[in-house]
Amino acid sequence: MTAVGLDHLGKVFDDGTVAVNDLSLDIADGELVVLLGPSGCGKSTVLRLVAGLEAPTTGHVRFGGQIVDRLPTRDRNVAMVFQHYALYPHLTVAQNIGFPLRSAPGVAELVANAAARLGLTDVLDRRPAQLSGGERQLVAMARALVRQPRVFLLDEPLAHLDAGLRAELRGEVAATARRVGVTTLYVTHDQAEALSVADRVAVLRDGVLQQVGTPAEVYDDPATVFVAAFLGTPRANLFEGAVYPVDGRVAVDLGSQVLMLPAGDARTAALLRHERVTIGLRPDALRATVPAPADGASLHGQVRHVENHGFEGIVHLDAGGLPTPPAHTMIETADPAHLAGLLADPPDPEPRRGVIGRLLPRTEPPRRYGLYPAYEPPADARDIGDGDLVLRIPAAGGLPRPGESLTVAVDPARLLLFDSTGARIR
Ligand SMILES: Nc1ncnc2c1ncn2[C@@H]1O[C@H](COP(=O)(O)OP(=O)(O)OP(=O)(O)O)[C@@H](O)[C@H]1O
Repeated sequence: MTAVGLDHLGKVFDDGTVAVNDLSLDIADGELVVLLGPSGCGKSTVLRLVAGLEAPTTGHVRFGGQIVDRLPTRDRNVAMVFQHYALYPHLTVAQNIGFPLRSAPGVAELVANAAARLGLTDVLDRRPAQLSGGERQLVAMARALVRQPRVFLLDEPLAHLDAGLRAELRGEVAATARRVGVTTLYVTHDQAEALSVADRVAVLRDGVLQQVGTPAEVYDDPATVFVAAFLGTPRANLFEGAVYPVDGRVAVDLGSQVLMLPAGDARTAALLRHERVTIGLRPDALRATVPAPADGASLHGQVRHVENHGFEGIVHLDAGGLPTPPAHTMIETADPAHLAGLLADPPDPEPRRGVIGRLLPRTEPPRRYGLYPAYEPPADARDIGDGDLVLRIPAAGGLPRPGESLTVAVDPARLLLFDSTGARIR
């Protein structure tokens, strides 16, 4: 078994595509790390670099402290399982699992062990056509593990299965990798799958590592607005806001209502260096409450609609918030010159003009704050996102009805604030 190190790893393809950008990550011996990110963020390329199927443009891959950049794939002793595994249709399950071992001594026992680990003992004599999709995927895993690889690489192993089976198998896949104790890199674009199987999750975007941490760390303590937005269902509520001091406390102004942070909030000084922030509130950081909490950390709104999930309702509230445009979460660093250029000559004039305008640092004299919107909401804000405040309410206490007014207590400790570059303000 082997710890895997990625040192400033970079991959630029011949056509100039930067697939992986200065990625450093240490995966401990026996650890299961999930690479998570949207399509095209470079997850598969990282796996191929670890497997030796691609050569890095910059940086190194280490196995157990040794640089393996020049080691061919066959000598790395890695096992890979892809979404589209290919089993031999004319061979039995046992023969498929034992195939990589050819006629090595003790094949039968190794096959029996691998099959037992994955619960395939009863189907060893069947052919692939006689198996369910999930069982076929487990056979592909057993075949990969039978050689006792140093490193196990899984690329969207469950992506082709239906949702129910996927949820069932992800537990099994993670349990197997742990039982075998093999260092595993697991690629997925499904955040729920990532949170449920990983020891640690590494969130990638455009080839750049955004954050790496335990599922609880990346969910509760996101480093960037991208990580906050990418993890969690329902998605985190993201709003535009302005910040200013009121009697030594910080007011976070959503344009139509104000959230007051508690006196002595550790973020006060850092927040007052910013004018505009993105506010992130996870649906589970909100609680419908009567009456309003005395400390002022609450929002009000009118119920727009309720998704009844039986045990709980997902409640959409019109709280007058200004949704963060998707473009905001896509701009890594607001470069004033670049933005000013775009503003002068926008590729698609509306709604980009409004979005870009609000990202530009302001140079004119101080504007009025208070219950005025601290910035001009673009006329088409509703078209960019619906701006609803979404929260979960347990069904046991009765669900509200559309049109009802609701007061929502905000847990200030779970109020996530991001600057205009998308970085977290702590
Ligand atoms: N051989 C190649 N030549 C040029 N560009 C490539 C090549 N392989 C991948 N890319 C590009 O590199 C980027 C990262 O691709 P990669 O397949 O690693 O992403 P991914 O996160 O695994 O995406 P998906 O989830 O869609 O598979 C993409 O922009 C892709 O188009």
